[in-house]
Amino acid sequence: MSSSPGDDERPVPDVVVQPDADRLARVVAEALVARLAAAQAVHGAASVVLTGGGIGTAVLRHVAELAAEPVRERVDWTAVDVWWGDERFVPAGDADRNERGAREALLDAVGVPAERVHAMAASDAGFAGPEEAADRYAGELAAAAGDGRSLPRFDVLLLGMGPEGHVASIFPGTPAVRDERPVVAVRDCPKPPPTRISLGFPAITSAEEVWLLISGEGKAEAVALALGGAPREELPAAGVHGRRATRWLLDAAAASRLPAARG
Ligand SMILES: O=C(O)[C@H](O)[C@@H](O)[C@H](O)[C@H](O)COP(=O)(O)O
Repeated sequence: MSSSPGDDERPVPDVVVQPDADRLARVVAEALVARLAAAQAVHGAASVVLTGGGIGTAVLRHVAELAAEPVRERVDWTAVDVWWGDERFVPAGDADRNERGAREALLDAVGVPAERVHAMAASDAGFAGPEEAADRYAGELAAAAGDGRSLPRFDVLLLGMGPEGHVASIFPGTPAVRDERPVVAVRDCPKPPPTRISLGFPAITSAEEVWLLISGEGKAEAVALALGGAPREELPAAGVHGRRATRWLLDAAAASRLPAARG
């Protein structure tokens, strides 16, 4: 990974490769349950930042399955705060909302209390625009953090990655890659829908653990470039890390262009 001023403390990324996307989603679901249960054992509550995308949503479906069976680690879903890494600024209930996918895949089934589900605002929620909605989300994060801090503890922050290396709604070469606010409004997004809200780098890298969930040959080049130290302006995934751990959770196709030692 590249290092830049202030980045010296970033943990060495951990690269885990599973044979295929389904196995990857199952293994990540088991790891997520274990991590949230461990966080609850220490802190009494846990927090997770969700992502949209195919793998991210498949993980949530597997977590819902695990919640329905007796497993070693149990998560008390009434004591989990749920945040989002990004959201499409479209009306509530729109099929494009990451919130909707997460509710259908997991949240409705396990019964996370409404006050712990911190969805980013929908476009019909009464805000003047995504800028105002982003500021509101920053305010919600600060309120949860307390003590004058701007961000609460995130135990695990999940991210998908696009084939060009975008994470959350931080796309290569866009203003969001240089924005140092915890939450940013995104307009003219290269991938539709064009208007979004996203956590910025300072919020993402504040997480205890950042897990990148990546499958498919189409992501292989970006994975290799990011782990090879590409600049974050060109490949935003290269700029993300957790405080304590950064896990690149890949299927074999996504890992196919990494040097052999990593695979
Ligand atoms: O920005 C979006 O519109 C996408 O939803 C995106 O952020 C997605 O999470 C990644 O592209 C990974 O998606 P997959 O897991 O489906 O590959």
